[in-house]
Amino acid sequence: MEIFKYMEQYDYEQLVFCQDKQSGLKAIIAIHDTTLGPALGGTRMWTYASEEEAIEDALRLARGMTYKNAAAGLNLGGGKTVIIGDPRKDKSEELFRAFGRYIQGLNGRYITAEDVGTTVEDMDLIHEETNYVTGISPAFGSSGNPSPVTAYGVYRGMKAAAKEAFGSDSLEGKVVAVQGVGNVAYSLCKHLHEEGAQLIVSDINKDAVRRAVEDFHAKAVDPNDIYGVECDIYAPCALGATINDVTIPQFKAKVIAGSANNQLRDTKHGDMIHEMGIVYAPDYVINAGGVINVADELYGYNSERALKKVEGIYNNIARVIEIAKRDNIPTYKAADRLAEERIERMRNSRSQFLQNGHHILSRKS
Ligand SMILES: NC(=O)c1ccc[n+]([C@@H]2O[C@H](COP(=O)([O-])OP(=O)(O)OC[C@H]3O[C@@H](n4cnc5c(N)ncnc54)[C@H](O)[C@@H]3O)[C@@H](O)[C@H]2O)c1
Ligand SMILES: CC(C)C[C@H](N)C(=O)O
Repeated sequence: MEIFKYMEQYDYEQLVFCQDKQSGLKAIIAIHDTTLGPALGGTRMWTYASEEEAIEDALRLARGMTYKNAAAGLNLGGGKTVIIGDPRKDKSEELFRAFGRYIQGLNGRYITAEDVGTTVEDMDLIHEETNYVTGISPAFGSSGNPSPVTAYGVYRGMKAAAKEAFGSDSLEGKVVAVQGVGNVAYSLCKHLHEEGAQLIVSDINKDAVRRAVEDFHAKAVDPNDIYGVECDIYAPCALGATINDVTIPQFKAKVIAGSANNQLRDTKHGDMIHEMGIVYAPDYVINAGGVINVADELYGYNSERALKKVEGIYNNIARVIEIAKRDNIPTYKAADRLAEERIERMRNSRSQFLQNGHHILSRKS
């Protein structure tokens, strides 16, 4: 991989390699764009097959956070970390504290939080070394686990997409096929069940499936069968790239709305589902609830204020659909336009000043 060439292509600002022999830490912090503010994005811990795969994941996810934060109206740029390791075996206090010191060394250019493979407890350890971490325990006056809030945002965004597809935002009686019933999707299923939706679920983890079947009367299907089930809405809530050449011909759903990051394998797949008339709620717009929630900590966390902002994901998805219809483009392009235009507006309006003079954390009461 030609790292500088890749960084130049998507205009990345910085890539930081962190190595600590004592704790075994091997981490990569990618900072994509800080036009809107410090880069906020989670830390993923994963067993990558190669260092190149880890670098690519960090870069790709960091850029996604730039778009997510911009489209959500946050004054934050985009970044992400990957820690190379098995979250079931390789975690330790030393490792997360060493990582915390690296974050501190960036002096606020990057702020972290949870992502796949990391938890509130891990954030608390990082917090021992730096204040540039969010999603820490409510005991510190913070917001804790972002997953239920992400789920609430996905639920709100799904309703907005349903309004476009079915003429009503009620999900009562709608059949929703949920792929992956982990942290976010379990809470999403709860909202859907309470509204009277019928659930079809799949997960490679049998216990997760059993819990959804028992708690929400969901019907379980084999992981490979979820794409082709008869349903109104497909909710991808596991890993990315599940909208691809193989799955698209199987889709029966009229709406795609789920929490997974990077749902389209390639942009051409966004074009394909658009041509099929499927209403696609762009991933980084609908799944912004978690980051909106943790970002509120930077102002002194207030859950009521944060939830109100997360509720706004309904309007954000409606706005993206409106732009898509107005400009006759797929929704994924409309979302990119929304994010890029905001970043450009801010870049231009700031260019007259050397810097805006204060860090976002200074507003914390
Ligand atoms: N947690 C958040 O606040 C948040 C915020 C934004 C985006 N996301 C994204 O949402 C997705 C889910 O996040 P999470 O925190 O719930 O993760 P999680 O690990 O708790 O849940 C993911 C679930 O998907 C299952 N899974 C994996 N591969 C599968 C497959 N092929 N078929 C079916 N199930 C499969 C796993 O067994 C697991 O139960 C991820 O893509 C994550 O990046 C999460
Ligand atoms: C900051 C975190 C809550 C970010 C979350 N992992 C996401 O992908 O949006």
